[in-house]
Amino acid sequence: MMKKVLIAGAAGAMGQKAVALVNSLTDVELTAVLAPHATADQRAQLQLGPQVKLYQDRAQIDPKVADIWLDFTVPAAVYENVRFALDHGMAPVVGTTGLTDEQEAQLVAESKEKHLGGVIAPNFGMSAVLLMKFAREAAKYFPDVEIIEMHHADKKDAPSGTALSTAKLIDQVRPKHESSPDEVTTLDHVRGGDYHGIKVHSVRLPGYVAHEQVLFGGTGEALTLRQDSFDRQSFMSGVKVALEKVLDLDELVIGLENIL
Ligand SMILES: NC(=O)C1=CN([C@@H]2O[C@H](COP(=O)(O)OP(=O)(O)OC[C@H]3O[C@@H](n4cnc5c(N)ncnc54)[C@H](OP(=O)(O)O)[C@@H]3O)[C@@H](O)[C@H]2O)C=CC1
Ligand SMILES: O=C(O)C1=N[C@H](C(=O)O)C[C@H](O)C1
Repeated sequence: MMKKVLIAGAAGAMGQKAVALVNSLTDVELTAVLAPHATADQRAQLQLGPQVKLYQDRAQIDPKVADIWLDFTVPAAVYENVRFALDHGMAPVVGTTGLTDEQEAQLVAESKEKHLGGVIAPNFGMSAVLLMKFAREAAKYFPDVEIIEMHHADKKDAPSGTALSTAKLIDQVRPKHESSPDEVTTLDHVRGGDYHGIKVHSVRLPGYVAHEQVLFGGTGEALTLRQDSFDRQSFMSGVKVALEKVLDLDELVIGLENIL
């Protein structure tokens, strides 16, 4: 069966890669895009064939236009987008970051009610999926840990969804741990953000794409895990897997590793 896909955020950096991916697949057809500021004369530039419906406003979308809603938008839009998809029978594949735990839980509950599959993945890249897995394993033995994520200067959210997921995975397993109670800082926020005692540092610089380091320290030793996405193409194999599998799922699954 030919799967019909709508891409939300099709004019963005990830959306453009996703359009190229879907255009290259034989069992998936790009039938629509949601791109708030794209105009008809940008169709060629956005690689949209004549059959692709271009929506600027979610409310105008014909729910029958697609089976799958692929979302690479912005944190402020993603929750309502995914609810719209679920409410209208489209299976969401979500790369957009910024959903809260409560929002994710609500979306999972709604997907179960509707027996509709979906995938939410903070990172579709294999190096990041493996880094998170290895970090969770290492944290059992190294409770002292800090995370540094480095991204391009246009990134809208901080910390990255990947860094937050990494912190949550570490927090699930790391032994009880006391941080230095009498630390003095002389510069605001110099110790970074804090997720249940795990420090998270966000770097934003031109030239970078998406990178993460997890630093573990022990007595007289250290372990550093690092992954680098040098090109957004690194996310596309994971997106392809999600597009292949999502219509066989009957609830929203969080994390690419759970469908591999
Ligand atoms: N899971 C993963 O593997 C990855 C996830 N990401 C995440 O994907 C998201 C997008 O990243 P990126 O492509 O770099 O960001 P961009 O800013 O390049 O693109 C976001 C796009 O979303 C559009 N947009 C804004 N509001 C809406 C809305 N209400 N409905 C539909 N579209 C909207 C914007 O349109 P306009 O500019 O016209 O307003 C823009 O084209 C981020 O959350 C990022 O963290 C990124 C890389 C990998
Ligand atoms: O905005 C990005 O670029 C990325 N966002 C995701 C995140 O927030 O973790 C995934 C990857 O890091 C790239």
